[in-house]
Amino acid sequence: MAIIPEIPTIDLRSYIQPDTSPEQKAKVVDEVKKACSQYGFLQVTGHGVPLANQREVLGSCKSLFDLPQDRKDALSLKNNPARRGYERIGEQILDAKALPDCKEGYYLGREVPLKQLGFLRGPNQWPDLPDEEFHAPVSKYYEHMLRLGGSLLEMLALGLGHDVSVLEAFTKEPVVNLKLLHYPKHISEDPKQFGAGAHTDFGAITILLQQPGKHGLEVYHSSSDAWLSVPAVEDVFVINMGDLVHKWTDGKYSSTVHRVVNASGGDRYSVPCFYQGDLSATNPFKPGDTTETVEQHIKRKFDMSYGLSSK
Ligand SMILES: O=C(O)CCC(=O)C(=O)O
Ligand SMILES: [Fe+2]
Repeated sequence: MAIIPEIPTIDLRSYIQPDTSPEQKAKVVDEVKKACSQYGFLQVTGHGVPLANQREVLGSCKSLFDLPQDRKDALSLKNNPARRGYERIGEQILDAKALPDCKEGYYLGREVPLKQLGFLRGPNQWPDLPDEEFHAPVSKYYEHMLRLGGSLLEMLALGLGHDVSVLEAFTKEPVVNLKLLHYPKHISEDPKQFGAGAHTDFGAITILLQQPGKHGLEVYHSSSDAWLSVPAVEDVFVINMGDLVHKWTDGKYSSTVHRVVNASGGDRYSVPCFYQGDLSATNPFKPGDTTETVEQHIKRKFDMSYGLSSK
């Protein structure tokens, strides 16, 4: 009988905590390296993000998406040059061969003043919700993502045989975006309807928080030609490589195709964090490779999926 492969689960504690030996750290780096090259995906525990904050942020998703449609539309990302804000159900098409995604979303990133406005840089469009229900927990969570993203990038660099200093330019002023997501109950019988159509992520790495028990994420495993379900387990983050890392490592760490079919029988919330990196940086793993900046790469991919002009 064929063995169904599984996305590996790795305990990061020994890498993240200061009081562990170089050997223990190297072991984690090696496990991460293997998962990245075999699957482009991994699940992690021992990440240091407090469970209470994860729960709060999933609560913030509910508060936001429960708002009346006109209040959500007032925050539309289409009116925001930094592409922060709200995306309606059906507004994003992640897989051009499928129907528009059955999800609504909301992007936020580092708060940048209007006078420094640029692609993916600018002020957020905060919803009018009590601070403790939205702004405070989401901002705290954002800081945890910055830290965890930084540690994961270090592990990738070390696994590729580099010193962590190669990441200096890439992590200098990184664009890191959170996306709060809501998948309504899946009712369509059309096989072309997904919560999120099959796609790869645009940036460097993605850190995904799934609402516990609300399964739906599927990862394409090419060597067995199968979709692997990644369960939504409390306190376990799913990490995946994006197109930038794929390109920069010549596919050694693959940006693997994945999709969402909301299998929960009800609403499902999730929060991916897209670590895109410093927009002016080029390949940190090959200093001579200056073919495309992070900004050129992300803009092309992002605008394409929303049918926006990429000038
Ligand atoms: O909601 C999920 O579980 C995954 C979402 C995703 O893949 C994405 O937004 O890129
Ligand atoms: Fe994705």
